[in-house]
Amino acid sequence: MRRYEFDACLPEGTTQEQVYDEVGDVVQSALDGYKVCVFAYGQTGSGKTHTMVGSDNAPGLLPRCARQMFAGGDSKGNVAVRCQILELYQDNLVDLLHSGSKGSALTIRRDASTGNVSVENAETVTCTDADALLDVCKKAFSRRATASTKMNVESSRSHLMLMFSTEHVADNTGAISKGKLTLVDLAGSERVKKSGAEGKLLDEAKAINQSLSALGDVVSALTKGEKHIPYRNSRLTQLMSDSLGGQAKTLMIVNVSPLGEDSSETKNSLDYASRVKLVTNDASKSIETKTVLALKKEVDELKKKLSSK
Ligand SMILES: Nc1ncnc2c1ncn2[C@@H]1O[C@H](COP(=O)(O)OP(=O)(O)OP(=O)(O)O)[C@@H](O)[C@H]1O
Repeated sequence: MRRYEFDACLPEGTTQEQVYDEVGDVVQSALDGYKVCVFAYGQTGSGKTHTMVGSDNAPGLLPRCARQMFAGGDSKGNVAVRCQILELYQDNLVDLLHSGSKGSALTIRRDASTGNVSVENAETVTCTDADALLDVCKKAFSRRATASTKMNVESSRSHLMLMFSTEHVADNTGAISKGKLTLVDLAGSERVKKSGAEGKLLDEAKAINQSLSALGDVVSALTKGEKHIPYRNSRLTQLMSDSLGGQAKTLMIVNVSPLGEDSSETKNSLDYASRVKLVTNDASKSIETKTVLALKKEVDELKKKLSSK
């Protein structure tokens, strides 16, 4: 018998609403200017997509977070959300919001002022209400199916990244909080030996294991307080680099199977989660008050004047 300690344990029969009750505070944090990430980890079929996205009958975290983002939470004001939705298959990025033929190369960049990671040349759609945002996600998911068919891949073999950069202007003060909510549905974590994968399936499994072990290495370096954190070892960790360690709030959901025959996968997932739990972040938020905004404007004008001389 092994004991694990986590912040919450949601047993069989937990409703989608109860899951959101545990997790939903992340939305307010993003609106307050924090970088927040929720990611689901676990073996294939354990319910990651059900938890993160859900269905029309049982909406998961995505639709609930989307509604809450525009409901304003405790702090009323105007909210705009810039969305990028990507799939990572064998360390290749696929832009799920780009409907045309192949565009310019997708490059992962970190914004120097906000620290936000985004993907250069990926389609970015700005939404100002929940229905628009959920429509965008729906389109992305239908493209995921098409892209998957073209690449001859099942969606469960790829990581799904939903990146929402939030800009919240508070009604009373006019202060602008720039946050980010990232939802990640990771590819299934099952072991190659057990699934007996060969050929393309083996390549896929290797790529998944590589990216998940790169994620584990980043977590391990963070927990040991190492100077060098190997974010650049995989695109997955590059994309999640603004959410792991540093100033972000990160929430991991581990989906596990109750079946006895899956016990070794369950143990692996729980061991992995125990390592992740050791990471301590030092969350900080990004708010630009009216004064800061006015000063920034003044600096920009002075810079312009200087360069025109
Ligand atoms: N708590 C639950 N209640 C009802 N149905 C569930 C629940 N969890 C998962 N399911 C169902 O089980 C099936 C597998 O779940 P899901 O696709 O979410 O797994 P997954 O972990 O995302 O798998 P993969 O890694 O292959 O993408 C789906 O049909 C899903 O609707």
